[in-house]
Amino acid sequence: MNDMRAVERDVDTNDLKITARGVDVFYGDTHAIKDVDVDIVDNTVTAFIGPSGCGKSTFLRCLNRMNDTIDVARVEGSIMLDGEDIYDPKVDPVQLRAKVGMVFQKPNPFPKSIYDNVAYGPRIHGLAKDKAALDEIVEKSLRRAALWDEAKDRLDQPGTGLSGGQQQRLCIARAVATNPEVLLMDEPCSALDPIATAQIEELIDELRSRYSVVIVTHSMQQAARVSQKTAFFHLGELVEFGETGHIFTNPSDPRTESYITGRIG
Ligand SMILES: Nc1ncnc2c1ncn2[C@@H]1O[C@H](COP(=O)(O)OP(=O)(O)OP(=O)(O)O)[C@@H](O)[C@H]1O
Repeated sequence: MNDMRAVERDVDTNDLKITARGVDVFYGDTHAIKDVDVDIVDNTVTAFIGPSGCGKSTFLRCLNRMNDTIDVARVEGSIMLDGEDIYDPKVDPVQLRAKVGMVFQKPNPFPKSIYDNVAYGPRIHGLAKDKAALDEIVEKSLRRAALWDEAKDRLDQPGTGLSGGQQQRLCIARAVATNPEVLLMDEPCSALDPIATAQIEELIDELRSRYSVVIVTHSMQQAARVSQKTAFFHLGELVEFGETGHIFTNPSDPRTESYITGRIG
């Protein structure tokens, strides 16, 4: 494994948030992830890059047990969040997903008001003792997602009535409303125009002051712009993992170099 040390430029802390060791994922007979080790550092944006079908989304979904929802998927190996095994049978996946939130490719607000989209998680997890406390969480979450100014006068209107970029920020607000430790983002800008993409990228940079962010992206420019650490996957293997500047300017593995120079992918 290349450079697993978390002592890189632009990384504010060396605190490990997630430690994955020897992770394999199978979909029936398909071996989608092969013996992957990764350390995800706190307050850092980690980008997963690689050609289509290399396993980026599969590995991302391991980090909050979203693969549990796929019947044929089987995950082996160890994934620890703050030193606790997230695959321990005692762990409730619903609680885990409040701590490890997820934002998907296509903005997917619930068919509810903007307020209720953000209040949903805090309500089911009992995070607010009364309406005033819930109002406060909703406002704080919308502010953290850089949506408050645009949404504050229409909180009772449907989330689905927002623009695509606003909907994606609403989904980010919904994810941060449960006080997560980690935010997983699976190609969060792929359905957005360049302006909305730039807003989300700026937001990702702000979010890393509070959360550990892991983003799957097809855009190497985006990975270079938003991340401090980059993991390059190829055919289910983690080929190279290290400081983003290093991966893009001086990759150690010829497969990484071929991908970033456009020869594979
Ligand atoms: N639900 C599923 N059932 C069966 N096989 C799956 C499933 N999801 C993914 N796979 C297979 O697992 C492998 C990895 O897929 P995955 O979607 O993780 O790759 P990816 O790198 O995220 O691809 P892309 O960039 O195209 O989204 C592929 O061979 C894919 O066909």
